[in-house]
Amino acid sequence: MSTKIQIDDLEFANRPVDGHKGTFGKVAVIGGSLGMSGSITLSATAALRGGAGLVTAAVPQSIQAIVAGYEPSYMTVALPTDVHGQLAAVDADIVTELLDGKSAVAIGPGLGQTKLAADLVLAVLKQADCPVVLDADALNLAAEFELLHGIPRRSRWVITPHPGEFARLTGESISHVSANRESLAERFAAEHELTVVLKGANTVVTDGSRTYVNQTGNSGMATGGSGDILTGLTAAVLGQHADALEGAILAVYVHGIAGDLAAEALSQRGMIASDLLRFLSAAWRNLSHEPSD
Ligand SMILES: NC(=O)C1=CN([C@@H]2O[C@H](COP(=O)(O)OP(=O)(O)OC[C@H]3O[C@@H](n4cnc5c(N)ncnc54)[C@H](OP(=O)(O)O)[C@@H]3O)[C@@H](O)[C@H]2O)[C@@H](O)CC1
Ligand SMILES: Nc1ncnc2c1ncn2[C@@H]1O[C@H](COP(=O)(O)OP(=O)(O)O)[C@@H](O)[C@H]1O
Ligand SMILES: [Mg+2]
Repeated sequence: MSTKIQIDDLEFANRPVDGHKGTFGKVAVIGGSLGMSGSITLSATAALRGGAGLVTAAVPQSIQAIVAGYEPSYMTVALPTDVHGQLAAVDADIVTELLDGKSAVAIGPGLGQTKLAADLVLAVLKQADCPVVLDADALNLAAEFELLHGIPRRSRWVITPHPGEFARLTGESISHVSANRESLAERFAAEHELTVVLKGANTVVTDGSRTYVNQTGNSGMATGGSGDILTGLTAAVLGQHADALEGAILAVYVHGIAGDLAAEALSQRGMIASDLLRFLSAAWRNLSHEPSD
């Protein structure tokens, strides 16, 4: 039986007045592919809007210029590609350099599901000594290649599946997942010793012993890319916050507020994922303990 957490139970530190960009975390987001450059672009921008001091998007070389062209405030690193522009084998040295000094990393949006992508996910999981957010194709690959077993430091991992991805991870049907969201998320988190963010209306966040059910957000967020934004936002918060569960809860809560503010201004029908980026600033201001931040 898990303890239920309310948002008011959590305490979130204000940003130190003398903080510099190193104080607020160096975040890497890894993913993207030809045709899915948007996913990782949204994640990287969301990491910036989540307050990270420095953000680097590591993407296949074939889409680097597209990703870099969207937003000048983050950096980009090229991952090797084959002649077709698809992800090639990524040397351990590249992963080591990418993870060096990072306070959080997110991997998966738009990454694709090749064996070489699985090798990259595994290398990141093995090498990272910072919090890791696993989403989208990183989760699909984790399901296919059983990547969530046997690697230490899993308590610093946050997985952010939607019900389809969670069904792949658990081997259950989507309808069974949808009918048993809390209990299945709690069981998976406890078994794998990590934090699960099971997305959808009333997102469940749990480490297996403590569980939060989110009340913010709306079905206007059921639009491609909304989850990619949560991925980058969660990495940014984890890069500034010690506890995986509490950081994930804050990210989910604020993401939903941004969605509610976007819906209020633009309508649920009319809003799109990139609108969430613009409303994240107002969402942070909305947190009562950060009146002037
Ligand atoms: N701009 C870009 O570049 C974008 C790129 N993207 C990238 O695309 C890649 C594929 O990711 P994806 O999520 O689109 O496909 P996939 O994993 O097959 O999931 C679909 C399955 O899950 C189910 N399902 C989902 N939610 C559910 C719910 N709440 N409740 C219940 N069921 C739910 C859904 O159900 P159905 O629709 O069949 O009812 C279906 O069965 C990935 O790399 C991602 O990062 C996207 O991020 C978009 C923007
Ligand atoms: N009806 C809803 N109510 C609240 N939030 C929702 C609703 N539908 C989707 N969302 C949120 O939108 C995001 C969708 O994530 P995901 O399915 O991974 O999208 P994508 O992969 O296209 O970015 C999740 O954070 C989810 O909780
Ligand atoms: Mg997604």
